Amino acid sequence: MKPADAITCEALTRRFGDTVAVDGLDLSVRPGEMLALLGPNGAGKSTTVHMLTTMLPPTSGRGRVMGLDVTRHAREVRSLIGVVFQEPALDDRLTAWENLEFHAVLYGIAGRHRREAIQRALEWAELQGRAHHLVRTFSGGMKRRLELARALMHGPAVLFLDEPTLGLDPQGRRKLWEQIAALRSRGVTTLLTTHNMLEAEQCDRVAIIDRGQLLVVDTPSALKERSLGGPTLEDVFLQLTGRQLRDPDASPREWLLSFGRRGGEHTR
Ligand SMILES: Nc1ncnc2c1ncn2[C@@H]1O[C@H](COP(=O)(O)OP(=O)(O)OP(=O)(O)O)[C@@H](O)[C@H]1O
Repeated sequence: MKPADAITCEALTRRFGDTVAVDGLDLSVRPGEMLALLGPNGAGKSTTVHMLTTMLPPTSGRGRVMGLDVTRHAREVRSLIGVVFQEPALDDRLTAWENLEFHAVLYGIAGRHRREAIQRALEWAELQGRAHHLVRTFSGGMKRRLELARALMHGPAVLFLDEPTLGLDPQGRRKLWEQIAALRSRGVTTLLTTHNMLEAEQCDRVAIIDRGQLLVVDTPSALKERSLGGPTLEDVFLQLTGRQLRDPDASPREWLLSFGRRGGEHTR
């Protein structure tokens, strides 16, 4: 491991019975870097994120965040990271303020600092006017902005975003993406998973994985220069991972529903 890396996977592996979801993954993310993890459905992206965020123990290999082993130093790692999972994790029955307050209490942000941190988060998410409204009444985009603001409240050095713009309309996606991209100026290291090639192209580097293994990692322009299958990042992605659907059991109806949930993005 290079000590300067903010995130490292060393032969990181996770099995579920006979399924090898992540298979000896070697990957590192440099401090301040924004790295996109791309891969077809079932490639092992979420499982990788779950291991690196201490939610799931690796079967073998090692994950580190800021040099700390995610299994042996789970508590310290949690204090250093912010996470937005694929599944929404806000409490719909609480207001935006209450959701943020709960997070502040969990992270030991006390007294005057707590109030300020909540106000800053609401401002950042552009939700000041909705502070005391129930989250249940929010649009998908508002919820995602609130989740991201919450993940940033305790000043994490490293951020994990699992398909952050999933299911958002183009307006919501653009707004959230502007905020994610702006995190670079704060020096936050970000690892994000996405199926959106335009988002991936705006990251410093792109790692493409399939069947739990790393296929390639490079800058978007270097990947496109390889002209694998065509000039776009999607061409490169399809050339490396194939055109076969990865959920063959899915009926056309399920596939359409999944397509809709993903905001109608053409990803394969
Ligand atoms: N809790 C689990 N139990 C059993 N198998 C699992 C579990 N979680 C993931 N898997 C399997 O591990 C593999 C990788 O899944 P994972 O969710 O990490 O993929 P992904 O790249 O995030 O996919 P998607 O793009 O669809 O979100 C898949 O074959 C999946 O079915």
